[in-house]
Amino acid sequence: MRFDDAFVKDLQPKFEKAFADMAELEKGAIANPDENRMVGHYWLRNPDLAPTPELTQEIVSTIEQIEVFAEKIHTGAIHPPKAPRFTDIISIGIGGSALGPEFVAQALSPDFPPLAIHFIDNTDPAGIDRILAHVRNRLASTLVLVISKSGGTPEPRNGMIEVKKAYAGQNLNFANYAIAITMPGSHLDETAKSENWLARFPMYDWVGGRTSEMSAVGLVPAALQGINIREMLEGAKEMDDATRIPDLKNNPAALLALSWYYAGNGRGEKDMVVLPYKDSLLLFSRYLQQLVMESLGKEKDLDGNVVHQGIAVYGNKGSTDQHAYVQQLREGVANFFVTFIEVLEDRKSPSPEIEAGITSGDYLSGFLQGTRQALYENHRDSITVTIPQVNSRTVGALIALYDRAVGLYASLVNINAYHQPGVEAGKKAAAAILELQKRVVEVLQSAKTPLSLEEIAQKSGCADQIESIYMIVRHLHANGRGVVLQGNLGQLDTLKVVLN
Ligand SMILES: O=P(O)(O)OC[C@H]1O[C@H](O)[C@H](O)[C@@H](O)[C@@H]1O
Repeated sequence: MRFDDAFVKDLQPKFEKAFADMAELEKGAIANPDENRMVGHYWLRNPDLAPTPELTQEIVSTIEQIEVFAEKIHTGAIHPPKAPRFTDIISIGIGGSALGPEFVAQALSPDFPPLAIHFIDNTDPAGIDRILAHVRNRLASTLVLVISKSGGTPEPRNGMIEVKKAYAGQNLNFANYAIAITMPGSHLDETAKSENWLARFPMYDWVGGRTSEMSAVGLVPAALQGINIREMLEGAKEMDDATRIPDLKNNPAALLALSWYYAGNGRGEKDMVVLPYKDSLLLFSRYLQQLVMESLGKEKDLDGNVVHQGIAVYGNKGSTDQHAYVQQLREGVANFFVTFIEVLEDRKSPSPEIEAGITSGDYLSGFLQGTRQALYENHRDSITVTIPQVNSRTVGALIALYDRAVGLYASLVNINAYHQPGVEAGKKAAAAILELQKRVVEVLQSAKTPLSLEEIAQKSGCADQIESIYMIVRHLHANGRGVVLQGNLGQLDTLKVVLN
């Protein structure tokens, strides 16, 4: 990054404020004012920091419960009714309740884990089928994690209902296989309690979904896969200690935030391309996409001014991406900066030579350096984050590094990083479409003759929603839901709709 000392000096006062904001946040201030919530993900890896002894105790005992539970599952002390051991996990969740567990599974799951994990992170029927098909013959030994902080998100609710039906289809009592991870008192929690599910683990209102990997959300699936959660927490704690220092030049998270500010003029003018040169870190960019974009992508600042902040994040892995879009990075529109994630250790065992004195790991390392240099020569800046190897401790540390960098950057640009008001609009609009669908079906049920889209719109009292109605009937038609479309699909005014 090409910033100079003058730039660093200019930003110093903003950093003084960011460090002070962060200290308040860690002490339990209402750092998420809109939702009137504390922001406590740092306490999860250092429970002594929590603002009350009760919270400290709750965090400590949850981690212990998770370990004891995972141990009992591994030894078979807790086993399915008709099998000696659980063999698989279906983890159902979305957003912050999926991305951390998915990233960590890919990064850290052993080659032969005690339980194999499968994720349902959408309401895509074909996606759900795919997972259910994989485990069909082992459903009687498959645990189901239903993860939802709010306990009311439609996608995991739908996944749970479909998976529950699959269990019923094999005459298995879902409750004997199901575990809920959610806020106490949520709809999901009440369901799990009343149906007497196998276990329930708490998620807290003071942990945001996108920073929940070190809560039960991430720790339960990780522990079940045999991942060392104590080391992950320890790595995060060590990074928290290193990034708590109110000294810009010696604080790696502050240096990241400074670089982001420099690259995008504090207005997100450049996108963050995340390129880990290690297959197991492939999902880090997707994980960071939510962490960074949901935290920083805000219309208004803390004083209510319209600012349209954010930083776009994308990327997969190197050197693979060099054969896809690095051409544009090197020569095309210069609207990005790259973050290279370098891993020093190639593999656990010695590497064979590909050519005299050269291994495939040497190539990977050479490609990272080469690409970095080629970009720099063309005035494309980059950051390099280096870890010695991919393990529980370094993955915990990476997560913590970015948690803190996002928090500090949010202070620099004066926004609330801990709410997501923009997400609601899409959810409300989707709910309205489902209501409209019900009305459209009622209209068609009472119709004597085929109706045009315009007639349906009028009869359902939504004259201005012809396009939505078109999309609804087309979807029902494509899925054998009793709706027949007569006429030309490409010419809306010729279409007649009837129920058969
Ligand atoms: O864990 P849940 O309450 O089901 O939420 C899952 C996700 O959905 C929401 O729409 C939020 O934007 C995310 O921040 C959250 O992680």
